[in-house]
Amino acid sequence: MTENSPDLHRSTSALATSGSTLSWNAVSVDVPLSKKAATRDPESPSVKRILNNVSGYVKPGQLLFCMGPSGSGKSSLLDALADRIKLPVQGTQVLDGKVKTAHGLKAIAKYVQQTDDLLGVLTVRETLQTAAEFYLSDASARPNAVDEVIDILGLRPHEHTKIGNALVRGLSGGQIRRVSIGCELVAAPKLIFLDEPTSGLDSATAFHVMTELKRIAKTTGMSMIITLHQPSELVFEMADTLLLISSGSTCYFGPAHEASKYFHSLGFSKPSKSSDIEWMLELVNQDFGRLETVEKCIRSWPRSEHAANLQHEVEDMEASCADLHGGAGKRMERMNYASSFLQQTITLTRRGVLNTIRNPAVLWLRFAMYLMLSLMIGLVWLRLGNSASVLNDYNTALFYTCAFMIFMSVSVLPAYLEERSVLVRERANGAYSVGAYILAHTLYEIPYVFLLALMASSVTYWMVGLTAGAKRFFIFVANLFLSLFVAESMMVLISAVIPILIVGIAAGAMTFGLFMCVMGAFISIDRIGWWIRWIRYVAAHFYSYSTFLVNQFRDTTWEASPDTFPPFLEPVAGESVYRAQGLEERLWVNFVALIAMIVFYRIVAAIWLQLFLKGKR
Ligand SMILES: Nc1ncnc2c1ncn2[C@@H]1O[C@H](COP(=O)(O)OP(=O)(O)OP(=O)(O)O)[C@@H](O)[C@H]1O
Repeated sequence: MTENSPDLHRSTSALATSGSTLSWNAVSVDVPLSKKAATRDPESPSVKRILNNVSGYVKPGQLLFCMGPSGSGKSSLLDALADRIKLPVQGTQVLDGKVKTAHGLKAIAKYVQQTDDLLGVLTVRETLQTAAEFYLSDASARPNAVDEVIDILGLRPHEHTKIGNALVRGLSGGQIRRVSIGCELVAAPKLIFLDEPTSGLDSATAFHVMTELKRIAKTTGMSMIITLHQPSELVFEMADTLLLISSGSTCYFGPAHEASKYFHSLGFSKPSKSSDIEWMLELVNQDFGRLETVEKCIRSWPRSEHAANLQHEVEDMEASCADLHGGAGKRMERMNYASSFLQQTITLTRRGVLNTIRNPAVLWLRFAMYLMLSLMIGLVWLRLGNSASVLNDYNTALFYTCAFMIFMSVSVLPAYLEERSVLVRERANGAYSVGAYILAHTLYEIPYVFLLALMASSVTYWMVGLTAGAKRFFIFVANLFLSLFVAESMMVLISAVIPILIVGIAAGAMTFGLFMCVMGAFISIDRIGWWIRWIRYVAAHFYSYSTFLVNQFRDTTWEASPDTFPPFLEPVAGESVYRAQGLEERLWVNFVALIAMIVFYRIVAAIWLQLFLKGKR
């Protein structure tokens, strides 16, 4: 390997598996064109065909290279075969003698996407170990599988290095690419789709990674479908089969070593300075090549002997598939995960704790922000005293505490979005259920949100000098904890629905802003119009602020202060503060409402993730 020399040729491989056979016949995909384009030219077609009758197959132990110029449809084909495309896919696909179904495919196949969606604060080993826990039901097989993948991908010197992100220094782009490949290899799939696995790698590393993939395919029988842009000659020699496409149509499918002979037979000749693969890619380049050459390649293909052989093979595979025309694709299927729900929850919780503790953006930055805010509140509203003249100052301190502590929860969004992209990748590969993800997310957030609330409460409570008493302090902490937890839960929902940071922040800020308006501060609830007043019932702020006020003022009497403006000639009962604002003494109702909101936001987030986050493009 490039960076060390492990024993790569162990006789017993933890990745040992049998391979799968996947065949596809006349796969086509159409993209509906915009209504605008159709109105401009009513004669123009209403769809654009991005894949046109593409057929092929991959057998156990084979490397199929899917190649073509940029925009030719390589990724679309990979997505169509891997069930990751939102558009309808025409044609038939047979997997191991049965009609390919989504869950059937997920159970045996993995997909390495072009983007590296990994948690930056985890080390290489932790990342691969986590993947092994999701994918391998046999716990005793996991350490060997992880070690083998680390060696195969030349990651031994970096196994304890963090992946890295904007805030944490870590691996190079090429090393991260290898970890992404390793996350799926560790599952020992029978079939693996790799979308541009060598992008970002230098030529030597690309060669070694491909050599190892080739070796795995040969020794374990794993079938591999790989898209590549412009491989070197050495890498190209590793292909068993080549599928060359241009403008979504097949230009060649067959043994890779016969491809150049085929193009020679069409009357093209290779310039002496070009390698075979450079030459073929140039011939079929629909953007920078000669149009008539590309058209000739596409037109000649269906009439060729290779196309006839391919059709023959594909039809043979379909003939052995009993349910091909029986609508098997519409069968109701249950997704079977390799690990149990409990194992998924434990692994996700442990990973979430690590991510929370190590991620400066999640824990330390937020602790610093809440500490600063608490100190600010404490210093401004410092030790207000017992006079009736400061009742309103206590009120504003509690408004500020409630509104801004909740508001600052938007800062958790970047970390949630990083988790979301990892979730999409892992869910699309059948790693775990949404239920386990949301449950784990709830479990690992409880201690850190509680500590955040406890720290902020301690500083604020004693600096401002809120009404003394252990019970009151406990209620204050519990109320702040639940309020922050509702806000975090809302952020879980926002990050599930809105994957764009700035839009998510805007949505969170706008919602919190609206909730602050109707929470009952500064204006008595009764004076807010009925048509907008109801919003308070869905706003955590309303329940939270009521509890803060009731907790502070119930059963209290405030000293008269005849010399202030306005003067208070008599002692004042604390209850008058929240009663004047139309708020009631219903602490338990407030707590139950906040808990219900936490449950509601998380369940809706789970439903959304289940229905709409399937990793399809
Ligand atoms: N969902 C979609 N809607 C509209 N057009 C699409 C969609 N998906 C793919 N296309 C178009 O289909 C063509 C093929 O895209 P695809 O990403 O498959 O090409 P590619 O060969 O993988 O390109 P590259 O090597 O640059 O990644 C492109 O013209 C692309 O714009």
